[in-house]
Amino acid sequence: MSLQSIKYAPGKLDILDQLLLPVQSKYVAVKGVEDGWKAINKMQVRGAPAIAIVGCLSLAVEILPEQFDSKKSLRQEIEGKLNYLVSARPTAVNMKIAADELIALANELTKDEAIDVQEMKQRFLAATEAMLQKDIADNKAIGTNGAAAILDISGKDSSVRVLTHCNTGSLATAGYGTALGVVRKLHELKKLEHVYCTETRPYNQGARLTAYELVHDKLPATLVLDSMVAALMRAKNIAAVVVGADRVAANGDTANKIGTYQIAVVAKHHGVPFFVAAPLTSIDLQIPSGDHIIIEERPDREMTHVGEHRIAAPGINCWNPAFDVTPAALISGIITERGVFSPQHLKHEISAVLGV
Ligand SMILES: CSC[C@H]1O[C@H](OP(=O)(O)O)[C@H](O)[C@@H]1O
Repeated sequence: MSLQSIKYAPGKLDILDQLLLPVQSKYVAVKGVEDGWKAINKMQVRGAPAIAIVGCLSLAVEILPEQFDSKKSLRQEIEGKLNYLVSARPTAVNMKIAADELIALANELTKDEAIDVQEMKQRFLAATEAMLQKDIADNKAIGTNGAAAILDISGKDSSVRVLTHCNTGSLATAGYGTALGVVRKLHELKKLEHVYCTETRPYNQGARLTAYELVHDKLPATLVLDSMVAALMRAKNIAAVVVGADRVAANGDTANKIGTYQIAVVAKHHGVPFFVAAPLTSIDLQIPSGDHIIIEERPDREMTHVGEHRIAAPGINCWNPAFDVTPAALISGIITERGVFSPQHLKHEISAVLGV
């Protein structure tokens, strides 16, 4: 069993085809931007950080062998292809943030008269490749910060039972994971009594991917149906919920996998702390609230079929939003690699940490 969602070497990018997991562990080659766009759009690779990394590396493998007659033509190629990759899936902000940062870098390198087009390409490639290790480092820091936050609330001497939704682990990132990174850290600290993961219909990221990771790591884990969350909280003394994020707005409203919002409502009813775990690259301070987040709607077939097997009546209408927005008022804290922030003061606290 492999948990490495992304395999990269200069000029070569392979992704674990997550549509085939857990039954088949198969890598598929991403030979350029068009392959990258399709792999992201079809959800062969998914998860906000992994989308950004695979998108940017698909451009890296495409331009490596190409010759550019000027820095301007290289910059134009970079800008056009990155903006195209942003269109593969609209809700997660990570690809957009990465594209904006890399386009800004390309603009700076174009203006730098001390370097030629070859050096510009090398520096651009280095910046895309650096995303892999930075993501893993960010996730390890998120794990540390998140475990501390949960243990602060539940009491440092106790082991905790936590609930998570969707997949936020090594299969959604370059490794270790965000919310699942918090779970891994709790286990490393010998403070994880049990983790419950929801199946996360209709793509089943929980049943197929998170369960796959938890079994692989031999963590004490139980799969539950999405409809069991309220009964679970009543029966199992859940200490905290920790989920990922696709886009966090400036006021702390958070877009995440469909079903997150209702888990937050149930957690509020049961007095269970509800945490979002996400790198700063998932936080979009450019939008004031969750009302401005575009929610991707996916094909009906993802609801009406499991594989080739039809499970819904032919002819029924479907509504298949891939995400929902959890209001900041339901979120206890936003766990990042730079600390745990209160949703109500997110923009101020992040600006202070970043010194902006
Ligand atoms: C670590 S980000 C994971 C985030 O992405 C998932 O969505 P999808 O599987 O559709 O890419 C889900 O919202 C997770 O919380």
